[in-house]
Amino acid sequence: MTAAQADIEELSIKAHTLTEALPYIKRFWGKTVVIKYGGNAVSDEPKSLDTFVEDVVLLNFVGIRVVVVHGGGPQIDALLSRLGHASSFVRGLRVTDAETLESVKMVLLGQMNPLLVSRINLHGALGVGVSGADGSMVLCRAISEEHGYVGKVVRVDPSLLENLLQMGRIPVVASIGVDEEAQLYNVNADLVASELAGALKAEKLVFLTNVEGIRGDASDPSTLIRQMKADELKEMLQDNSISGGMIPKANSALLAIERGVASVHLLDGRLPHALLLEVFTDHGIGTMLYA
Ligand SMILES: Nc1ncnc2c1ncn2[C@@H]1O[C@H](COP(=O)(O)OP(=O)(O)O)[C@@H](O)[C@H]1O
Ligand SMILES: CC(=O)N[C@@H](CCC(=O)OP(=O)(O)O)C(=O)O
Repeated sequence: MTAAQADIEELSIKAHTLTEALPYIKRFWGKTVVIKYGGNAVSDEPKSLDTFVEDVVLLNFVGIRVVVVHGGGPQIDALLSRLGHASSFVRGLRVTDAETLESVKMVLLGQMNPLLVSRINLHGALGVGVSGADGSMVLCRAISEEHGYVGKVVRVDPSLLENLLQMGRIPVVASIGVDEEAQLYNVNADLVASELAGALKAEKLVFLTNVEGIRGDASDPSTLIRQMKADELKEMLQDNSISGGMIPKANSALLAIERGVASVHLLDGRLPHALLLEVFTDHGIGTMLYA
């Protein structure tokens, strides 16, 4: 084989791989995909953030309207422990007093949000960081007395996101909400993602976390469920097969399905190009939930 023939062979494999994405690009072109990037999806491997960002930018470049909602739970834990401030969770939600709320704002608005926006913008000025308080997008009230400043979503106004998407931008949303008296709230990022996915009439909602999907047995990775109906997940919640941080995630996934999102995906965001593998293949790599 000549050098030129070897080049052609190598390039044709690349071209073939690219064209394999074509049916998916056609199917999702102009549609909205909401991606929830959990604090646990940020692995110690620095390349993992970069490959996530590449996937997000690629989806945008091929004409998919992408919204990123991020969390930062482990990063909030780290700041609170540095400050010597104990933190506890009730039903998967952080009990948030005034001091904890300060740390939540510092991490979500001061650390996670600019980190993601600046990485996205290495590929062009696409990323725009906002929180649920911007444009009064996520209107809240206190969820319960024992949770303190934890927001329950009362209403979402997606018009700010619609405008940014219309401009071809990638909105990056921090999960802070606001009430009518200008009080800010700590809102679970899974919940913000599903409320926004519903309001934007998204085609897909993708949760990137640190587990490969929903397991039949929470402690056994070999029990990954590849596809499931919303009713099956409701049963799992009732029989306590879902615990910890997976409770708000499962409830948020069900909420998105109720609001008309066609499919919700849960997968391990630390794997290289997890997002593309899920969106651009039929079988995906995690759990797909549908009505
Ligand atoms: N049935 C289940 N299947 C998978 N994970 C589960 C299940 N029940 C509980 N979990 C736990 O939920 C965790 C994911 O929630 P969480 O850590 O809050 O993620 P994130 O920070 O991405 O929102 C997993 O790491 C796992 O330990
Ligand atoms: C009320 C509540 O629990 N809020 C979360 C907000 C961040 C979040 O949801 O982060 P992950 O997606 O990384 O878990 C918290 O304080 O940890």
